[in-house]
Amino acid sequence: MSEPLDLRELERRAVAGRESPGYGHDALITCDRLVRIFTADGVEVQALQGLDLLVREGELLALVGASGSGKSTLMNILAGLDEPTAGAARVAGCDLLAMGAKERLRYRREVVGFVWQQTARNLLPYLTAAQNVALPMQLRGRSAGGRGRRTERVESLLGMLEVAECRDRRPHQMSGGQQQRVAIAVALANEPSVLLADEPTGELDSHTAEQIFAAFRTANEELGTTIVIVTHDQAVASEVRRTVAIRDGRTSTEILRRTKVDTATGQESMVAREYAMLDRAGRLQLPAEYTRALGMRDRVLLELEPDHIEIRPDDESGADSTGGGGGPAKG
Ligand SMILES: Nc1ncnc2c1ncn2[C@@H]1O[C@H](COP(=O)(O)OP(=O)(O)OP(=O)(O)O)[C@@H](O)[C@H]1O
Repeated sequence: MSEPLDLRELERRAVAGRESPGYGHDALITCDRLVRIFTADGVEVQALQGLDLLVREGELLALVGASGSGKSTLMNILAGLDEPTAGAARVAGCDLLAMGAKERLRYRREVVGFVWQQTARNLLPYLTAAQNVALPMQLRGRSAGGRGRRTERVESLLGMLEVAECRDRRPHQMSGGQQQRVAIAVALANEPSVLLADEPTGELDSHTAEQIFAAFRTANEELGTTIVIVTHDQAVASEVRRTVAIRDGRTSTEILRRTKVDTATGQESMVAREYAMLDRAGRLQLPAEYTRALGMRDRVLLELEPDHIEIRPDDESGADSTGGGGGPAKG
């Protein structure tokens, strides 16, 4: 059994924290207080309001949120199609706020791949599946290898995504599900560090959506590609280990799923836990149903305990307590 922590130990940890490397130093995707303001007809819309997000290499992550919460805005920024108004965003070492036109083009060709909801947006209608997959490699030029290497990669991607039979078909000769699988192959053609997908199953029935999701999982497991999928589909969101919810332009909650093995029977089961997000300034949004249940408003009392922080209602509310309120720590 470990000894209870004393305050000296907590102090030591606080100092170590100050000296630790910067936010997101080991993440593949870092969004740090990202802000995007749109101005239309003189009206400002804050689509992203200081969003923080870290994604590690090899993760398969679902992004969920109500309509208008800022999901597509974030995806467009990560795809290099739009620029944030403020904050910082880095993907695979590329600073998305500092890229020139040439770097941005290279970023979109080589660092990220994307799959959009509209199947028609993903593929060129007059090219076959194989030609569509080969195109990003041709545009990349010599660094993508010679013709033999390209053909080999086209075959291997179409095979991995189980659409080898579509290689010589044009998009209109394929089902919606086949088109999206080919679209995933196109997005993976240049071996991107990150694959972004914005509602990729939005136009498909639930059975086909499941198959497309399985295709993303295959890409994640076999190629190790980091994947971020925006989805409205609860079934898809519950299939991934990490689901991040966006609310009002910020990450609000996160669900992590872990495999638990029953020590007695050896049986595996998935355990899901929901977390609240703590932003970099230490701000925490408490669920309204929790604060309502305890009548918490305006201010609360905080107490630092060795392994948790207590949040209690202001027990002096009603009395004049201008000098009181919750201090961050005792001692
Ligand atoms: N180009 C734009 N000009 C003005 N406002 C915009 C623009 N793009 C997005 N917005 C606004 O920004 C907010 C976030 O939009 P966004 O499309 O990112 O949300 P979303 O979560 O992707 O929604 P949905 O699930 O409906 O696609 C919304 O209020 C939207 O109206």
